[in-house]
Amino acid sequence: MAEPQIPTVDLSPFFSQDEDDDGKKKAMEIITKACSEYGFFQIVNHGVPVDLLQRALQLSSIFFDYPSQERLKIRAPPNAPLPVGYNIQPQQSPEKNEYLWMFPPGSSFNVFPQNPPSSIPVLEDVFSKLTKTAAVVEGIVNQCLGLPTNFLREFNHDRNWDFMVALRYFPATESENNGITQHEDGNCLTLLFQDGTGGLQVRKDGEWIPVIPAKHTLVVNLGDVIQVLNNNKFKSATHRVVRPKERSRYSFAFFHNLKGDKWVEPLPHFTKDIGKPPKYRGFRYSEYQQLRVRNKTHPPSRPEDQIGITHYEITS
Ligand SMILES: O=C(O)CCC(=O)C(=O)O
Ligand SMILES: [Fe+2]
Repeated sequence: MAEPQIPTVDLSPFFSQDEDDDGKKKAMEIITKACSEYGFFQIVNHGVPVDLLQRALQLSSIFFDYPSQERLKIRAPPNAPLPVGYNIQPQQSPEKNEYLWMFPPGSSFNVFPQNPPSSIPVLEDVFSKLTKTAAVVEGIVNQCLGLPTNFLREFNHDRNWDFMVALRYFPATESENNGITQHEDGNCLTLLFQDGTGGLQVRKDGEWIPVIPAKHTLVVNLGDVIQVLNNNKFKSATHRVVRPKERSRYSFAFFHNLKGDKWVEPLPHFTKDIGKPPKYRGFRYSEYQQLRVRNKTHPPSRPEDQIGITHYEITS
């Protein structure tokens, strides 16, 4: 039997000038099924030029090869709300990666590698293009959920809190291969692109399914905010990275996020209006985000002690 694969969706009907209602309908059917079953899908013809994505991966591999004292100079200013700039996982962490974290272009908190000189414009261009694609995907998810037109766009209108992370995973050793421990993303939705190494896996029905790298695709996964709003109709899927041997792996994750002051709770559309009890208590997003950042900056020694969305689950 063929290995299960994450569904792939052609988004060209959403980017083209021509009306293609059939194409849109077909894409939305695949996305609705993928979001209910996997919480993950891949998109092609997504509006971000493939050579730009490749260029960003190339630049990040150059940057992560800088001598470590150079990399360590790229640190967040003390008042930054998140650890932007370069970070490496603490020695005791089960996660074996290093990363460069950035806010939207123009943010005063951003700190970038100065070399190669094209790094800043390329990273900013990738950020801007992924921001646009994420808005299109959010609009599609909004429709797939049957929410009023533009509901998610209006709920999540402030783009200043999005962030992007360039990651490098070290090659696996004989004794361990964890890259990122299994987790769900805490935000609204994530767009991801990866080099050809492989290692990203999604949990479905108790099995780990590999997300096979493909140059033209962006991987999309929904985060906890969407899962809470729709009371578990669409999933925030569990995923992890297993490091391959002998080579580093490079990827970029773009987090379409939410402003910290937003209150997040299951919407009446998925609870009261259809006679279903809420599965989560409401929370201020900033509180959850702080708990999540602590997972990263002060990882607990037992991965199961990481804070996730079950923290707010109503268990009766
Ligand atoms: O690097 C990847 O493929 C996954 C990254 C990820 O899951 C994350 O940063 O939340
Ligand atoms: Fe993730």
